[in-house]
Amino acid sequence: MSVPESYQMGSIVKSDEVEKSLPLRSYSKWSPTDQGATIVWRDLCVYATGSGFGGSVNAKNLKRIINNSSGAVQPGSLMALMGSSGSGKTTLMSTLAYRQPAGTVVQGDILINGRRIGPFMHRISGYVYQDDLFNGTLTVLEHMYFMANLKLDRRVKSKERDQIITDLLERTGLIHSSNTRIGTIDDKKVLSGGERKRLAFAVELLNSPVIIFCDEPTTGLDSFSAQQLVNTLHELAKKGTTILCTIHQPSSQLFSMFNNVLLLADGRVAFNGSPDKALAFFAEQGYECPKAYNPADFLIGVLASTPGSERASQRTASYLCDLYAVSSAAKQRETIVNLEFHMAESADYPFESETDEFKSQFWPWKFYILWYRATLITFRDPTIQTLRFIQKIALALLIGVCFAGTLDSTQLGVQAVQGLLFLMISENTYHPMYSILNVFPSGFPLFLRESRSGMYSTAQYYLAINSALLPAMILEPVVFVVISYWISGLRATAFAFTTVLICVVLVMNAATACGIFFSTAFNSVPLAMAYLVPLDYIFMITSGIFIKISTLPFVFSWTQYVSWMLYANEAMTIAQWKGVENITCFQDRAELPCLANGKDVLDKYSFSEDRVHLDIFSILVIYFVFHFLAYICLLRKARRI
Ligand SMILES: Nc1ncnc2c1ncn2[C@@H]1O[C@H](COP(=O)(O)OP(=O)(O)OP(=O)(O)O)[C@@H](O)[C@H]1O
Repeated sequence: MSVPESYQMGSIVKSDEVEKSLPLRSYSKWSPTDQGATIVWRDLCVYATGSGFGGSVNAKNLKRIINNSSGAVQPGSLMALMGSSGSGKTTLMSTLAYRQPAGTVVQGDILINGRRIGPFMHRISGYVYQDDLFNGTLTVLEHMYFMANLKLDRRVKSKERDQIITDLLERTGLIHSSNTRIGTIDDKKVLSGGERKRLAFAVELLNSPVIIFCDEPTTGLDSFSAQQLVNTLHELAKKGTTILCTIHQPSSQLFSMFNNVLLLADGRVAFNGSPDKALAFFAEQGYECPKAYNPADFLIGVLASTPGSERASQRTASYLCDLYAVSSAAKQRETIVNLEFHMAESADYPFESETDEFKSQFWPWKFYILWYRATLITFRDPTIQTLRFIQKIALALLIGVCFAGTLDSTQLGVQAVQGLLFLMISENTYHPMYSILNVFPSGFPLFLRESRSGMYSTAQYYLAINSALLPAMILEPVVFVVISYWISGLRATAFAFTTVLICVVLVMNAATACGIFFSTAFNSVPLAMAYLVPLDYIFMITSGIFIKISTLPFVFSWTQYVSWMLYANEAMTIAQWKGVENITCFQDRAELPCLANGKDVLDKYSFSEDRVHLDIFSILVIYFVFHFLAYICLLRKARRI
């Protein structure tokens, strides 16, 4: 990015200097990369709809969070957005960044160099969230690699990309931690809070944003790390980047590095301008900052509500906001705002810019990157893979040994075979279905953040996650069937073995798809469980082993069409009994009913022997229907604002 001369100045840029030295922007083209970004907003109101996720918006429930706010931030500004807790800092900043929180509606205008904000904001700006979200099993370098591949223009060559990553890791002091795992709170050898913050920051710098939004970047950092981080922001501002930063209780030294301040009280602007002017304005109104007092603490303290006298504090804050609205400082801001709006209205040029020319990575490449990341995470997390695999082998051995020698052509043998088939189906239904319930929701917050910032689509994410899970979803049931089938001594024909193998693999995948659907359809795992448990009971009861399907009560007869357990049971039973003759009856209990051959066995369960292909096809249909429904639910979640 070319840097205007006027931004390249001494170590600390005071706001007045910035504003006096700002060259007039060229109004003949829209190019924030060349000229820096001026953000202006006018009569901005943000309302909480009170409808939570996705409910209907009712005017009565609207709560105003940002109240008729106007302001301007110019290139080279390092602006501190301050106010007491709940004053609306995060809401204002995320709205200006085109990343407004879910459950809010926005009224008013926000312009970047005269262009109304839109999805292009994700290209030209970076947003460092208050809470960092990472995949803890990845290393710093891996995370940067994945992010670079998802965020950078596809014309950036791989060598160039690696150089960008190395430079950023060096600049943020993370180069020596490149191979350290990011970790989670429970891990021992992980990045520190400050390092995590710096990593989040490095990711946002990948595409050289012209505007950076930071939500409380110094919270949780020691004074040295906080100072380092603000130094970096300060350096970027000096080069012409527009920076907005919500900040809580900065030290005097830290505060002195900001050349601009926006004070909020109850969603209203109490001051927007240089820190010196803010102190002078407050002094004029009778609120003089005592000497040797931290000016940031003082400014926030005047606007904050004092316990015990909340109403009086609110009146004071409101009075100061009124006074600011008619002050000369506000008029100065208004001039910039009005000029920008005037130029935007009178300008008649297409918004063609380097941002619109940005070439995102190709669809298959993004899919590959997401698949690679998901596979790496899956393999690194032993709770998902290794333990499950060991457990599966142990169960297959146990089941095989228990049934060994019992599966002969007798009446008891029929019972044992049917029992074993049911065990094979249920073991590959319940465990995968319930264990997947947590896998998808645990990745939702990161997915929502990344997809809403335009890094990838829901379809790419959904397909990538499922493709990463697929090898295990095939290998696990195959190992299970191979061990349990041959040890127990089920029918030793290619047709019987292949049918059981295919059915068990499909059962596991259909059950997993069902689990994924429930986890995407509901907002919490307990809620998903609450609906899934009754359904799985219905599937179990109607699986064909406990009740003859033709005798099902009318109200439950539909379940036979959606139960993969029933389809699998039918196909596997046919494979074991089709063409079997001479099943021995009870020798000493002639009065007991006898299933004399395979046909009798199939009749007993209302199974017809030519339905194997139809059963397999039906499980496949169920698999795709659940995945389709799960995808639709995920899509709805991703689109909710
Ligand atoms: N989606 C929402 N629905 C309802 N209320 C909301 C919503 N988002 C924010 N609010 C409310 O709006 C007010 C401002 O919230 P915001 O997070 O912007 O404040 P803040 O100044 O950043 O606070 P803090 O410094 O504690 O992070 C709070 O009272 C908050 O409860």
